[in-house]
Amino acid sequence: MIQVNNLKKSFGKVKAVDGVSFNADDGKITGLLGPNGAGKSTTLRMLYTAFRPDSGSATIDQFDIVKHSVSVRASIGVLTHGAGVYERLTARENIAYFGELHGLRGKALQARVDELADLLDMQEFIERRAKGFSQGQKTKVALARALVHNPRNVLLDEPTNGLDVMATRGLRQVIQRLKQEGHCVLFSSHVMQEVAALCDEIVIISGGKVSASGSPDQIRTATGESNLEDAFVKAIGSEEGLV
Ligand SMILES: Nc1ncnc2c1ncn2[C@@H]1O[C@H](COP(=O)(O)OP(=O)(O)OP(=O)(O)O)[C@@H](O)[C@H]1O
Repeated sequence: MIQVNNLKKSFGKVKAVDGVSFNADDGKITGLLGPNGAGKSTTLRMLYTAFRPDSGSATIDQFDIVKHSVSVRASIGVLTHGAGVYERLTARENIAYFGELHGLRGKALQARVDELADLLDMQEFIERRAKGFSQGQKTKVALARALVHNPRNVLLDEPTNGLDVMATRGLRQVIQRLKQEGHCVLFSSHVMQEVAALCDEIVIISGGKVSASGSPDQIRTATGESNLEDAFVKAIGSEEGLV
């Protein structure tokens, strides 16, 4: 479970995140939705302890992201924005390496890699070196790496970037399965349809602030729009993010 309370982060004069608060519960999919530059990645980066907030606080499974950063890192799996993979290693080695960092070994580790390869449809390239992988193949490796230790909380920054239709469907199934298993899933996207198709809760971010949040129904009611697309446009004040 993730609880975020009035987080702020500036870069010079740019207020990237300007007082963001929300909760992301276990067994639910929460989407951070907003246009380019809204502050989604910066929010996620603070949650996965890459950036220290200027002020405000957040906890993941009751662990404070600043005071208990080691425990936070152990309880999350992260797909970072434009995640890189080690090009000299095969897909399997990339995933197994992260598994080892999380204490997995031997047959249990290889079985977990095989399970993820099945889930994400990676059999065709699992034994290939990552050099030359397509963006979608890299994303799948990075996603499998994020999930290898079966983390309770899963943070995904623009996970469908570079994925084709089939891979996007596969990713949605993975996310739904994580939800059914009781994980807390938080992902960012600038595509409203993607968030609407998957999320129980939506946090709309614009200019570093939360402009609306709640279930799709609650957001429709709060904005006075019957259609989620219109509600989103109203909340962020532009048509960015609609496809
Ligand atoms: N390391 C940094 N140094 C300077 N400015 C930054 C840095 N990281 C983010 N910013 C700025 O903070 C603002 C929010 O950026 P952020 O990456 O959080 O947005 P985003 O919602 O994830 O956007 P996108 O959908 O384009 O990835 C932007 O104006 C961005 O230029």
